[in-house]
Amino acid sequence: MVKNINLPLSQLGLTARGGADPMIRGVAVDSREVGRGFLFAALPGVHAHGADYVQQVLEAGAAAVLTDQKGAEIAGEAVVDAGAALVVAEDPRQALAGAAALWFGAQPPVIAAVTGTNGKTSVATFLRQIWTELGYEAVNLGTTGVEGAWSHPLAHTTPEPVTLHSALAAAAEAGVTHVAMEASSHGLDQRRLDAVQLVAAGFTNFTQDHLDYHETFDAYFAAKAGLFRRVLPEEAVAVINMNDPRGTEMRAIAAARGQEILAVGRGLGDLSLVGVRVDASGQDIRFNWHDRPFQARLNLIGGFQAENVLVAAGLAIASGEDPERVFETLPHLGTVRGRMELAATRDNGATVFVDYAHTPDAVATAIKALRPHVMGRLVAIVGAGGDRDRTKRPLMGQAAHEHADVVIVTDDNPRSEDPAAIRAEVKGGAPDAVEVGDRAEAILRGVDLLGPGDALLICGKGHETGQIVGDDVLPFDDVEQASMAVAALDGKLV
Ligand SMILES: CC(=O)N[C@H]1[C@@H](OP(=O)(O)OP(=O)(O)OC[C@H]2O[C@@H](n3ccc(=O)[nH]c3=O)[C@H](O)[C@@H]2O)O[C@H](CO)[C@@H](O)[C@@H]1O[C@H](C)C(=O)N[C@@H](C)C(=O)N[C@H](CCC(=O)O)C(=O)O
Ligand SMILES: Nc1ncnc2c1ncn2[C@@H]1O[C@H](COP(=O)(O)OP(=O)(O)OP(=O)(O)O)[C@@H](O)[C@H]1O
Ligand SMILES: N[C@H](CCC[C@H](N)C(=O)O)C(=O)O
Ligand SMILES: [Mg+2]
Repeated sequence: MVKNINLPLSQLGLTARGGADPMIRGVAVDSREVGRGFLFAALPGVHAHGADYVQQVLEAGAAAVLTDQKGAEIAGEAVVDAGAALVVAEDPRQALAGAAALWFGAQPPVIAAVTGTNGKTSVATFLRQIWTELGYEAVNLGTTGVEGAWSHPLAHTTPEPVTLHSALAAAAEAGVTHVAMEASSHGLDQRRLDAVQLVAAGFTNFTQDHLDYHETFDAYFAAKAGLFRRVLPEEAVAVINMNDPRGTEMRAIAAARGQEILAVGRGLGDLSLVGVRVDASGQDIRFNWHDRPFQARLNLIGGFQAENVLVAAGLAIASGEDPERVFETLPHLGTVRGRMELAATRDNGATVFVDYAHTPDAVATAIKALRPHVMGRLVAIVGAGGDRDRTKRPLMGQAAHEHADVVIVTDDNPRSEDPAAIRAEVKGGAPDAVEVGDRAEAILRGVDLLGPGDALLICGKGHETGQIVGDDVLPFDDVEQASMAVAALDGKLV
């Protein structure tokens, strides 16, 4: 990533062996993006070590290489022989995070981050909407890219530091003052957001996902806890959902750092949800801010969205906003794309919802959340992604089997795996499920089953617009497919 102003290596917080201090013209983590005068961060990876690509970056004219001890063993000599500066750090990812922040310079003044297995995109989007309603230039940054007052696509929920700080600096330049960002467990584990200056951080919940990467629940929790243990400053505020069984532990971690705690929960905490009345288009909620009662209309489907809204409201308060003004914005919050989104309605009144449930807890939560809105049968379509946590697959099937009336198992981004094998694993938890590999046909079959008062919940892909098969991304949009299926079956043209 090139920038107009060049800086000496030392001003990026890095000290080279032998004291060399070259001018840096750009920073990159991928050898293919390195140009003349660049700092290349040669990081240890799952498949390779960045140091394996050092010859390439030296040929491209790299001025400095940041790496770990192993990288120095692989390529240190070549770097020094080529006259480039060699920086060896115990934790090169942390060093890179700091260097990227210094390189890009500006960050919007108010940034809050949210972690948790589920609900990060929802909370970040609600927080951005609250800030926007209060008159700020705000964005959310995560799975759905950067959205709001400034927009930009992203490939990762929490991008690596060069991409992240480039986006934060560009947003600041465009006048953005408030950022609500997602902190994924991969991002936290790999120190991707360590140099972001946070005023507040939130925790939604902790259930199973990503065990392919973290291997154990403890390691997965420790990665998430890093947001409070390491990234969030001591003088900042931690907003914790105390209804989650791990909320108490997360609060203790934040309290041990001296962070102010804002507890959120059903019937407990500083911001406490005390009553919910559900109807066809949303819900009315009653809640207490300390001892003062409030009421708000939420045009959102799903009890879990009420919890997410309160975490978002807590983060807005934690960022310095007046609680009453924050609560006044809640009726204006809109559905998060692909999260309990009403995609289509059949002529007989049956509804089709699209939701991004891709963990066992999310599948159960989403189906249970829809139940009070449905008079008849609830049909669920479920599938699991390839090249991701395999152990969650039968549990996702089981969650659908336990909570829905009819289950259809289909494909969801098989990636490099055999789709039939993934479906068989999901069916392991849902033995009565109908199996329809082709996702468009599964949606058509699901819609066809709907009688008056029934509903279909299409889980797993939410806002996604492609089906990843091998290395190809085939255009696919659940919302679009749902309305096409309804139109076809109800005899309308699309
Ligand atoms: C598991 C994981 O996080 N992997 C990330 C990691 O890749 P890796 O360690 O496997 O990299 P590698 O291929 O072994 O290469 C090692 C190093 O050599 C470099 N390299 C590699 C090839 C080359 O020609 N030249 C070169 O310099 C790479 O940039 C890398 O730094 O470092 C790469 C570069 O930063 C990332 O692109 C890659 O993310 C992959 C694509 C990924 O899919 N990550 C997902 C799982 C992820 O991060 N997801 C989270 C959570 C999603 C959620 O729940 O919301 C997210 O935040 O998106
Ligand atoms: N508070 C919650 N509790 C339980 N399940 C939730 C909660 N919030 C959202 N979900 C479920 O998780 C799905 C994904 O929600 P969202 O995109 O907000 O989560 P995320 O944490 O950003 O996911 P990702 O890890 O992919 O970034 C939703 O579609 C819903 O099914
Ligand atoms: N951020 C999540 C998204 C999963 C979405 C689902 N459609 C899938 O592909 O498994 C992940 O990378 O695990
Ligand atoms: Mg997300």
